Amino acid sequence: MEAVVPLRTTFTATATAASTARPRLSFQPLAKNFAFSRLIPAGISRTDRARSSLQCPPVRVQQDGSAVVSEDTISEEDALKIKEWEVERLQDEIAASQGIRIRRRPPTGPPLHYVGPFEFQVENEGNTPCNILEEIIWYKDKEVLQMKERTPLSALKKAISSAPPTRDFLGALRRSYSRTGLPGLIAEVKKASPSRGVLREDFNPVEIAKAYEKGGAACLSVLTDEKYFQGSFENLEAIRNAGVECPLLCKEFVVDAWQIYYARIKGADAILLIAAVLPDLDIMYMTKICKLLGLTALVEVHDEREMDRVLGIDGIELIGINNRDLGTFKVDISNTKNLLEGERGKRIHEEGIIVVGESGLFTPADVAYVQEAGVKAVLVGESLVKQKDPAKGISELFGKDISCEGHSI
Ligand SMILES: O=P(O)(O)OC[C@@H](O)[C@@H](O)c1c[nH]c2ccccc12
Repeated sequence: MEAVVPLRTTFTATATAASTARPRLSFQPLAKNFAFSRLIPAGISRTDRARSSLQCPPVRVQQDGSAVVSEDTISEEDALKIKEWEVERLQDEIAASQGIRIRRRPPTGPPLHYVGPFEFQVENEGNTPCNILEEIIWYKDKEVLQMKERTPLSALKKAISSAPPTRDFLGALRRSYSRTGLPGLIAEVKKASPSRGVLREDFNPVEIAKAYEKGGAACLSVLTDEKYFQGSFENLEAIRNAGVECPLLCKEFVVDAWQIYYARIKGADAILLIAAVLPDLDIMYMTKICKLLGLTALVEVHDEREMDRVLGIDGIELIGINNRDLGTFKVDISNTKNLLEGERGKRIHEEGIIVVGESGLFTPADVAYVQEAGVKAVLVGESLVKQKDPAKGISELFGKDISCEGHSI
């Protein structure tokens, strides 16, 4: 039996039997009346294997652009894979409508399949990441999937019930600002980055964290991404267990709420959420989870559109403006100023949102510039971590000693 399924296809090239051209097929959501759900056994969960080995069922493309699928020959497993693939494409479409260019996963479509006299192939160029951020996200997605298999959410929730309380990240920034009159410092424990390579060979995360605290940092940021930043959750845990008092930001590429629970277990007091990666609904949902777990969410934006999206979400308390474009690595500290000008700045001020100026800050003039623009905190990595004595680096960055023992306070 054959069912006609409006798996509509869009052709960017016209294929003829003799043609070797490969038209692009863009599959649209399946019709409601085609009940794949009845083919999908309850309890089947998404697996990495299922995602990466998509096989197309026999599809015959008709002249009007619809496709004919032989229902009998679709296995339950294939049906599930197709459904998952469709859901992922739909999620990408929603994200794209919010201006998000980063796709959560490679759009590996149903691959080559013989469809009668014509042969079509889903174009594969889309399966190459469009920039470094997308590459990181695709890798992260797989990494998290494996981590979740090792430690399911239920285990994390259980561990959280006996975890020590979190520290007040926002409070520490506010206190520091009123103590020094300067933006509260979030000093970053960062060994390397894709744009700058290794920043410090003799990298001892606990020693660096202690030096930052001694130098007057209000909070610390700890990179936990291993592949691209040479960070780790072990570093975060070690710093927390070494008696450092500063609240800790888990600097991670969050794509799944599971990571928030994991960060909490590993000693985080705050976590980064990147608006260039997460659609509005994810940000809403994840900030709620953060609140539930006692974590502060630092929501990072890079341009006006991201800022406006984030300002439209209720309950945002801390926004980071990244001066570095994570896609191109271009750094421009005037980005902080531009995003805080006019109505946006007014609204942020009225709503009592704290803004963090992030990346590319090296001198007292840089700090003064972003403070003038309206930030109450700064996030600094490279210029501090590269210093032989990171505590001294802090005094040099601010142009004065901001430590609690400092004379100028
Ligand atoms: O080393 P810098 O230029 O001082 O930047 C620190 C911090 O802002 C940067 O590491 C950062 C900002 N947002 C991120 C998101 C992911 C990874 C890293 C980042």
